[in-house]
Amino acid sequence: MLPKALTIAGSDSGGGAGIQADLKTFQELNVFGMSAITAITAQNTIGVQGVFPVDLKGVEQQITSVMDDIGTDAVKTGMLLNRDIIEIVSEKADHYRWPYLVVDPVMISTSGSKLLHEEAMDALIHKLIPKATIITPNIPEAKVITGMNLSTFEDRKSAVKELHKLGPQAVLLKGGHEENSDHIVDILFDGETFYYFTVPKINTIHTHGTGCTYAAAITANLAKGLPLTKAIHEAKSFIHLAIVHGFSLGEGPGPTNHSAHRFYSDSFLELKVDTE
Ligand SMILES: Nc1ncnc2c1ncn2[C@@H]1O[C@H](COP(=O)(O)OP(=O)(O)O)[C@@H](O)[C@H]1O
Ligand SMILES: Cc1ncc(COP(=O)(O)O)c(N)n1
Repeated sequence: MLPKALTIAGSDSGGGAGIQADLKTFQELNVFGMSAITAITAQNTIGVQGVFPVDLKGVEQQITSVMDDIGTDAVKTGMLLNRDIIEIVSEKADHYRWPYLVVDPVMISTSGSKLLHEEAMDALIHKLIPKATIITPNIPEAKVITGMNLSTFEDRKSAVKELHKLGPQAVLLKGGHEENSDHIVDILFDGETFYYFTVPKINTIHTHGTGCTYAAAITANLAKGLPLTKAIHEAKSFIHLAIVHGFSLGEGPGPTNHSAHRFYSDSFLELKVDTE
């Protein structure tokens, strides 16, 4: 039977991020994708022109409808917008005991728009993050959650440990916002071991939706039953190829290419996984 995954996130009309990126990724990875939309964004490569929240009952009912009939092997969260939505998702996580919960703590779009209200931060940190199999913050998100300065590699490792203390089983700190290096390192910590996923930095502006796509690929791989480090390793290969072959669409940063992985063998990307 086809593995199933549910994404709870915002809709991106431009098709590069959010629900659209998640469903495209699930489909590419042979996982049956389902969705609960938290907000409709009017968005393109230039920016977010409007955010239209779905009412709470609507968010809740989408999750219930999917779960009570179809069920899922894994869940991913993206843009959750406000405290009430986070609380509902947290209650549903308790109720349905999802086997895997990937929390991408989306806060601000690449174009600078707020996708999470400030008043929701406390619920994100104390009600949702502790229930996650893995959280996937980028550097700015990790700074906001920990209040730490993340200039050096050692700072980042300390922040990852602090994030792990909040209760998730694992933390993946993405390095895409690293500015002073020709390499990008994503740091994974599972409470015992650090793993480093290092790639050469791709010189491109077309990175709209990278975080969503990466977390969706991890979710799809977990739904298939891959162990966590393998799920991330394969997702990293998927996102890397998607960025290398990103699209120049519209006037701003274009989306990644979800189909790029089809044209390479799995061994295309040699990833260094150092443990300590
Ligand atoms: N220019 C780039 N070259 C190579 N990998 C990148 C680049 N930008 C982002 N990535 C990778 O894409 C994924 C998403 O990272 P990041 O940009 O940090 O997250 P977000 O999209 O949430 O801001 C990470 O695996 C990161 O390492
Ligand atoms: C609906 C939605 N969800 C998430 C993002 C973040 O993606 P990015 O950081 O690439 O702008 C987004 N722009 N829109």
